[in-house]
Amino acid sequence: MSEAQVFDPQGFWSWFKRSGGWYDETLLGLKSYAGMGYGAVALKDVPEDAPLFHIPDTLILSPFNSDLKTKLSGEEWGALDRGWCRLILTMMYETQLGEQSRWSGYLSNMPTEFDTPMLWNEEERQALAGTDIQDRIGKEDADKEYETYLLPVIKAHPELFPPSSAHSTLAAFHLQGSRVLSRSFTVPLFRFDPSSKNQENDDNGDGSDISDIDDDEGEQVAVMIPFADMLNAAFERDNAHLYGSSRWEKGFTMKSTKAISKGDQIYNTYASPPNAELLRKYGHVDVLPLPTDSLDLLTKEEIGGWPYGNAGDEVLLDGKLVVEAVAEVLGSGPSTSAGADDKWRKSVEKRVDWWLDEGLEDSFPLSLSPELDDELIQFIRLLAYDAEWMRCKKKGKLPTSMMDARVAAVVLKSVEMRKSGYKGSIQTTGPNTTPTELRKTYAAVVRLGEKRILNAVSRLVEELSSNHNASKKRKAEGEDEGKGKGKGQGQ
Ligand SMILES: C[S@@+](CC[C@H](N)C(=O)[O-])C[C@H]1O[C@@H](n2cnc3c(N)ncnc32)[C@H](O)[C@@H]1O
Repeated sequence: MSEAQVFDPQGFWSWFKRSGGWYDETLLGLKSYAGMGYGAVALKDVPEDAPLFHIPDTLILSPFNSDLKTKLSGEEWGALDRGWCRLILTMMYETQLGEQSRWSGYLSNMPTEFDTPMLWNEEERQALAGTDIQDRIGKEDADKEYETYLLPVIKAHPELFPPSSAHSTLAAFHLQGSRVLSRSFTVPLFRFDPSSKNQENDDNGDGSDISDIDDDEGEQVAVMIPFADMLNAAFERDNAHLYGSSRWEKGFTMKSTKAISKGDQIYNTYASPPNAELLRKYGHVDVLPLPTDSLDLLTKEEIGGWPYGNAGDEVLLDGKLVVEAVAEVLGSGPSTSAGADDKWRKSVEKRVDWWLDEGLEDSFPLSLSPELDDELIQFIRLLAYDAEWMRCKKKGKLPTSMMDARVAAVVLKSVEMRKSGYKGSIQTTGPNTTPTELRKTYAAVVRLGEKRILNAVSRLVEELSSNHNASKKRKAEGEDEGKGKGKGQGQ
């Protein structure tokens, strides 16, 4: 993490307490961790299920709590009801208020620089070519959102957003957007807007006053929860969790989910995403010792003396790429006559529509696993076998998930096509050989994790396909023998 640290723990604590927040100062403190920014530390042994801190709803920074909406017309406020527009504009407004803002002690302690790819320059982004992040950075869409929805309101209200202010520029929009991306929590809307429904979900029904904020049904909304966003996360290291409470003072309580030893870091969970997603949202990657079962699936060359990474890594194979791989394997694609290709593509379109109508995804996760995603095999069979497609249409059933030579060829082709998008080979782009710059190293870690998976999947598919061939051969031989015996008995 190379976030500019403006964090002042004492200032933050006193603002938090003054504003109605509570924390157990005997149990936790905040300290700087190398490469992570600030994080929470256990000051003594913490038992499981101990309340660590509590944030009342009134302290949550959201469009519902700020009075910005009372200063805009209903029409203006309505036009901002998309994505994070309202939340970001609220953060700009509250930052502009400075000391006058109820959240001044929070906003002044937030990072001002991020390593999320949204803020990388073109050359830095080139290092992500071919990875899962490449098409998901969304910088152009974000720029457009600012210009189309925020800028007209900003320009119409110089009394709220002075033209000379640095807090309502495009750069400020990206800064607040990066804060939302890496620090917001998604909570049920009804907590702030009772008209939106679902009060009974606020009560667990089991007599407790705590519910899991992720469990609630109904519309969800992104908000900033001070202090809760001071916890770092790492793959499967979480030992605390944020719960919504309702019966006593309405708000959110961070509690330990297991015993934590004195001196250990207190981690929340970011849901253990793969490194590509971690980098896109949070601007860092997990570099932890890989478990033996992951390492067992890699060759010595792929490990390259660097047995680290993110055990939750994955590569998403896009359905469109799989279609092109099927076309190549069947010889049905653009290399055939235009007429034949058109006919084939129309049929494929119908098959993909049917798949999506069944509520299935057309993107397939590959991971370091001894098994291949069944849905990928079923999708390939749907495209590559007319008989499977006929059966699907007639019986409304999904194709089988049986590996065979054709399916294997399509997976191998998809992997090959996917790999061709990266710049550089696995040996030359491994983090052990890359320069010291942080962003380049992050990109190299993402590429390495993805390439390891793609290589392991190729080996797995070759093995599954040869097992399938061997069992087919054994079956055929068995049948031949059986036939021979049958004849003998009949004679
Ligand atoms: C919710 S904030 C946590 C508090 C933050 N460390 C701070 O100083 O304000 C999330 C940010 O913390 C950093 N972070 C969290 N976990 C990390 C980890 N395991 N390794 C490196 N940085 C991490 C990332 O910059 C991420 O965007």
